[in-house]
Amino acid sequence: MAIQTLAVAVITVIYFIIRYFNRTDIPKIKGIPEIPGVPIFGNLLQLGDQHATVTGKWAKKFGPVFQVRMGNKRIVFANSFDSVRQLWIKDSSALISRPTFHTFHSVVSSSQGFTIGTSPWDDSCKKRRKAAATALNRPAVQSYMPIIDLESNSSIKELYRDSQNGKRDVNPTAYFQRYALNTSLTLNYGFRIEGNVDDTLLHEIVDVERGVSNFRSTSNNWQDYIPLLRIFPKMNNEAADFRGRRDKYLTYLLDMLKDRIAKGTDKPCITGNILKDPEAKLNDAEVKSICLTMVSAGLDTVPGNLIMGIAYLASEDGQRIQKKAYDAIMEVYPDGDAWEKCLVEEKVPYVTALVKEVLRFWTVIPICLPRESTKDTQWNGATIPAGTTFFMNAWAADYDEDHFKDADKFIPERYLETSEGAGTPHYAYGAGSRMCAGSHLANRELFTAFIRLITAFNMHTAKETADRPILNAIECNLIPTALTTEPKPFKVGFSARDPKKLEQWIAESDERTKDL
Ligand code: HEM
Repeated sequence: MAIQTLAVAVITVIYFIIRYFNRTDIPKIKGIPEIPGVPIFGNLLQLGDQHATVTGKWAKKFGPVFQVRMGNKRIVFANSFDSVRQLWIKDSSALISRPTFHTFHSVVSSSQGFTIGTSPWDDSCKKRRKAAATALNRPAVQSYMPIIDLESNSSIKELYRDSQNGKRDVNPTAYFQRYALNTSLTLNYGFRIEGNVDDTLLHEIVDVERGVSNFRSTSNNWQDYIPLLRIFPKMNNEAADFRGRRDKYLTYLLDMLKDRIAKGTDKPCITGNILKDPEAKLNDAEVKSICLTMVSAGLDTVPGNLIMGIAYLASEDGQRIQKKAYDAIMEVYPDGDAWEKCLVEEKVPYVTALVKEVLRFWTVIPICLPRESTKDTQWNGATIPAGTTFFMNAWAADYDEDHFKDADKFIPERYLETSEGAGTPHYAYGAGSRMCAGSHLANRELFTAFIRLITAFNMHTAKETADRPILNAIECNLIPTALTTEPKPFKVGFSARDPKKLEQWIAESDERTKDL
C-alpha cells in the first residue's frame, strides 16, 4: 500500500512538473492548425536546425499558417506569399512589435542596449526607427553615393589586383564585407577602415557581429524556449564574451567621433549630426542603439547577397545572365560611362531585376526577424490574441510556386514582367510596419556593385572543383541555425574585360573620392 501511495505521489508530482514546464505563454489558439509535438520541447526536436525547410514542408500538409510550440513559446508561422501579405502588410499595425528572448535581450545586450530590429515597440523604438529611417531615406541615400563610389572602387581594385587578371581564383567574401562595413561606418561615424581585406579591426567586427547575430537566431538558442536550460552557464558565458568584445570597438568608434567633434575635425555623419543637434530628442542609450544598428544591419546581409550573386553569375548558367546584363548596360551606356552613371541613376532595368532576383533567391534572413502582435488579429476566421509571436518563413514565401513560376530557378527576367514584379517583389527585406529601414541603401549598394562588377570582369567558375560554390539557398549556408545566411567559402575567377578601361575607371574613382 505504502509503495502504491508513493508511486501515485511520484506520478502526480511528475505530472504537475511536466504540466508546469509544458505551459505556453499563449494558450492554444482555436481555429489555427497546431503541429503535434512532445511535452516540454513542443516542436523543437522536429524543427532541428532546419526551421525554414521543415516548416515549409508542414505548410504543404497543414496549410500556409499554423501554430507551433517551441518550448514554452507559442508561435504562429506564415509560409506563403499571400499569407505574409495578409498578416504582415494588410494587418501591419497589429504586428508592429518584436518579442524579447533571454539570450539576446538579457545577456548579449545588457551593455549597449538593443538594435532597432530587436526592440519591442514603444516611444523610444519609434524615435530611433524614425531617426534611422530619415537618415536612410531615398534623398539621404543619394547623398551617400560618393561613399559607395569609394568603397566599391576599393574592393574591385583589390579584387583586380589579387586575382591577377583571372589567373588566381579568389574568395570574394572579405572584399564585400569591407564594402558593406565601411559604407555603414562612414555613414554613422565618419570613419572607415583603411586597411586591406586582412585588416584586424575588419575581421574582429565581422566575427563578433556574426557571433552576436547567431544569439539572435530563432533556431540557435533552446534556452530561450526552455528556461530550465538556463542553468547551464556555457551559452551565457559565450554570449557575455561576445558582448565584451563588441563593447570594445563600439566604445572605440564612438569615443573617436566625440574626440573629433571636440577638436572640430569630424566628418559629417549620422551620429555626429545627432550628437551636435541641441534639439535631438535621443538620449545616450538611444544613440548607442542607432550605432549598434548601423554597424550590424548591413554587415551580413549585403555581402551575403553580393557574393552569392557573384557565385551564380560565375556559374555555367550565369554566363548567359552576365552577357545579358553586360549587353543591357552597354545599350544604355555605349560610351563606357556606366561606372560613373550608376552613382546618380538606376537606368538598367535588367540589373535592377537581377538585384531583386538575388534578394529573392537567397533570402538571406530565411526566418525573418520575429514579430509580436499588439492587437488581436484574424486569420481565416480565427482570432490570434495580442501578444502572440509571429515568425515569417520568408524563404518559403519567396519560393511559393503559387506566386513565383519556377520559384527554384534563378530568373532575373521574372522581375521584368509585371505579374510577378508588381507590388512587394519579395520578402528578403521583410514586410509591413517593421520592414527593413535600410532597403534603399542596400539596393543602391547592390546595384552599384553589380553594374561595376559586370562592366569590369568576366566572372567564371574556379579551376578547382573543390573551390566551386553551392548555389542552393539553404545548402550554401555554413551554419544552418544562423540568423543570416553565412555562405560556405568558395572561389571565383575574375578576368578583366578590358584592363585598360578598368584601370581608367579605377583612376577616375580614385580621383573623385580622394578627399573623402
Ligand atoms: C541586402 C541587405 C539587407 C537585407 C536583406 C535586410 C533585411 C532585413 C530584414 C528581413 C529585416 C526585418 C524586417 C521585418 O521584420 O519585416 C530588417 C530590419 C532592419 N534593417 Fe535591414 N536588411 C539589409 C540591409 C540593411 C542596411 C544596410 C541597413 C542600415 C544600415 C538596415 C537596417 C535595418 C533596420 C534599422 C531594421 C529594423 C527595422 C525595425 O525593426 O523597425 N538593413 N532588415
